Amino acid sequence: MVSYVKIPSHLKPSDPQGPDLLTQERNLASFDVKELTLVLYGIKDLERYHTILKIIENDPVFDKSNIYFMGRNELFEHAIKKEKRLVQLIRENKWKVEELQFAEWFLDMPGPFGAHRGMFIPTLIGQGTKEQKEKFLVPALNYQIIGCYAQTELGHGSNVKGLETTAIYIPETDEFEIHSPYLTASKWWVGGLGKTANHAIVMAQLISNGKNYGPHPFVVQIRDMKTHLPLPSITIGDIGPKFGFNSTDNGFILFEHVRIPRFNMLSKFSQIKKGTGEYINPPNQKLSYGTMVLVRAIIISGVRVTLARAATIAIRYSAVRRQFIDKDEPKKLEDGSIVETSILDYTMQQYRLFPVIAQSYACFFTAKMMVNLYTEYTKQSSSGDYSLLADLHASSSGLKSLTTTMAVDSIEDCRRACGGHGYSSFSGFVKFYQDYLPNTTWEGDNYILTHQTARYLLKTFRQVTSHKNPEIYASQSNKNPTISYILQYLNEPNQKCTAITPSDFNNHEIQLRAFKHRVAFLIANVVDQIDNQKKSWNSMLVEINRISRAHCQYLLVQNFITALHQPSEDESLRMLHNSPALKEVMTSICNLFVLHTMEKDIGDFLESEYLTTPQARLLRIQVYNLLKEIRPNAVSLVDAFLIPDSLLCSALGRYDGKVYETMIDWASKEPLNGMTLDFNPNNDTFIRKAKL
Ligand SMILES: CC(C)(COP(=O)(O)OP(=O)(O)OC[C@H]1O[C@@H](n2cnc3c(N)ncnc32)[C@H](O)[C@@H]1OP(=O)(O)O)[C@@H](O)C(=O)NCCC(=O)NCCSC(=O)CCCC(=O)O
Ligand SMILES: Cc1cc2nc3c(=O)[nH]c(=O)nc-3n(C[C@H](O)[C@H](O)[C@H](O)COP(=O)(O)OP(=O)(O)OC[C@H]3O[C@@H](n4cnc5c(N)ncnc54)[C@H](O)[C@@H]3O)c2cc1C
Repeated sequence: MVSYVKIPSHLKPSDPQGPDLLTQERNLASFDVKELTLVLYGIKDLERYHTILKIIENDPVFDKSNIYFMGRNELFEHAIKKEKRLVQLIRENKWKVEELQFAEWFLDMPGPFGAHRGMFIPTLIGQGTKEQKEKFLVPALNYQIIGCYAQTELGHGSNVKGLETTAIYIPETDEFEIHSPYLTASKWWVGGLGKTANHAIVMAQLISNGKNYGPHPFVVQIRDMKTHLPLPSITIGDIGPKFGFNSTDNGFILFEHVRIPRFNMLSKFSQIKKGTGEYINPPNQKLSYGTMVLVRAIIISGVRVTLARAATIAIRYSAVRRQFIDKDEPKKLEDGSIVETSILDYTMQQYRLFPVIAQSYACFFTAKMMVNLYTEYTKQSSSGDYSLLADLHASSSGLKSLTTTMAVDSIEDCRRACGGHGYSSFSGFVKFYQDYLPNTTWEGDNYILTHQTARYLLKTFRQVTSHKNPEIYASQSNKNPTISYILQYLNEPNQKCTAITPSDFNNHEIQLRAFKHRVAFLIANVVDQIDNQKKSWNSMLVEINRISRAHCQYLLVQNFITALHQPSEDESLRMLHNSPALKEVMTSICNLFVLHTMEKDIGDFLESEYLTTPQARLLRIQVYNLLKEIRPNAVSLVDAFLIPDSLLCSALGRYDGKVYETMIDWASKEPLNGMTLDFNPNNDTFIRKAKL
């Protein structure tokens, strides 16, 4: 890239230790960073990581050096080129899902084929019959057709049952007629639809013989395969500029009595019979929502790397950045000279940033649990057993809500912790934040999703308490955490915390009891208000959100503690258990996650009377103790995430700590620096290319 500004060559480094600061930090680590990286990735995935990264970093199409200077059209064009090159690489290298996941992560750009891979293909796999897979899935996997997932409408997104697009069965021709009766029925927000896709999965109200059977998925060809123009009676467009995600063509589409064959209704679960239009019920009414459950589980798995990325930038920058001389504990160099304090040494900075590291590790263990639960569900459902669906739906909804909210809050906390430079695109936070943000809204708005989790919790509570002998559920409590804490609460509703010193709060049994007691107490309270005091659902929505949050925080805590203690067949966990140094640092991180989470919601724990006010004070002291304990390992803990510089795309978070050199180098490439501004008060203002 061209530099428009020549940087003077006389400049000496103002901080002689500058570049070595991160090396000094790395020397403080109490554990082997490579060992922890291996725990996080596993041997096979780490090999894949390096293979794929090399390919991506060496390919000029994926070069990101110009990314912060691109406008919408340029971004979109760049994204299309990347997508096409990615498809070539998939073909050349025969990449499978495992490799593709790394490639997409390193590419770091929401692209027009994202929904094809992320929604269209999974829906065909999950909801198509064998014949439908042959017809649509095979060409989709070969990128001969490009699809999108058109569910949300201008007027309805969350309320899926309220969608207005209709699919009416026409027995005479054995077709469906897809129609948008109102403006508000226009599909809207659909990724890849605006310019790219030639097929769509359209969620529409299935109507046969005058009866509405609710939203079902239909495959509709939307553009001509040769001209790429919209097919007759179909209107398509891009929805315009957005908060972020501008490299993707989110689109709208309207249908005017468009006919498709009956074959195109995805019919693995429910069907319409030829001629009679008879509806064959699915084994479970909610199976047509299956894609959302899968994608929510995938989103939860992605949170850990999002948090890791934010923490990496902020922690490395905080180690390099110095402000003020600490009057009480001035920082002395070996030669006795006094230097400004690294901002990472300020306790407030630690309090803001170390919990983000801890959240990322916590999400790592819960992502493993989510994958296991989803795999178990897939296994059982393939033989017709859908009993795990309610559990899976409840935990995937609540955890998607909690963890993505946590992620966006933490990206912003990390950005602000970088001061003024955090506001520059060169920080690596701006585009990252903009592109991540929709995760709190899509696949279910984060507030609405908590209703789903809460419904399940209330139902389970009522089931257990209404039984004459609640202990009948004891045999299920090993497998079902909700039943387990409800039973514990019913047996001992007045449990008290036994901590008498700050370090007592490191006791995992005390921690678990605190979270179990709090959530069961909150659920009991909501059940009482709805069932006995006859409060309406709407009047309880704040409490509804609170119980989902409390339940999912408990899941994060429980999964972290279990991972540290319970013997496991899992390769990563075995490596963790076999290394005392790793176990020690992970225990500190787990304690920080648990106690910081408690401290933030201390009101709930006091209200449930598990804690007393003096104990709340002890807990806070223990949080401060943990910050001190973690401080020497902070940089190494983020190094272990192994987020490559090419992905961070950050002047502040680089591995080598050359923050200031990169800031001015990138600024010199700002195209505005290549323009001159001529201002004549009697005329217009002109901008033209500078004569360099
Ligand atoms: C909010 C709800 C869950 C409400 O559903 P509802 O049927 O009206 O609700 P209800 O009466 O409260 O529940 C009825 C019942 O259905 C269950 N249920 C609801 N959803 C599911 C599911 N996915 N799996 C399994 N079960 C589900 C509920 O738990 C209820 O069960 P219950 O009656 O209590 O036994 C739903 O409509 C919904 O999921 N809305 C969010 C819409 C959404 O996620 N859209 C995604 C569009 S695609 C997208 O955003 C792409 C992003 C791009 C990308 O990822 O790349
Ligand atoms: C970048 C991006 C990409 C997307 N890609 C796709 C795509 O590819 N395909 C697709 O189909 N969709 C897509 N979507 C749409 C997305 O799934 C929806 O926007 C999302 O499901 C939220 O629905 P909504 O917009 O209708 O929000 P609304 O439901 O209108 O929510 C607005 C507010 O009202 C509140 N609210 C609504 N109902 C209730 C209630 N009953 N109780 C309490 N509060 C309530 C919500 O909490 C929220 O705060 C995308 C969205 C974005 C931003």
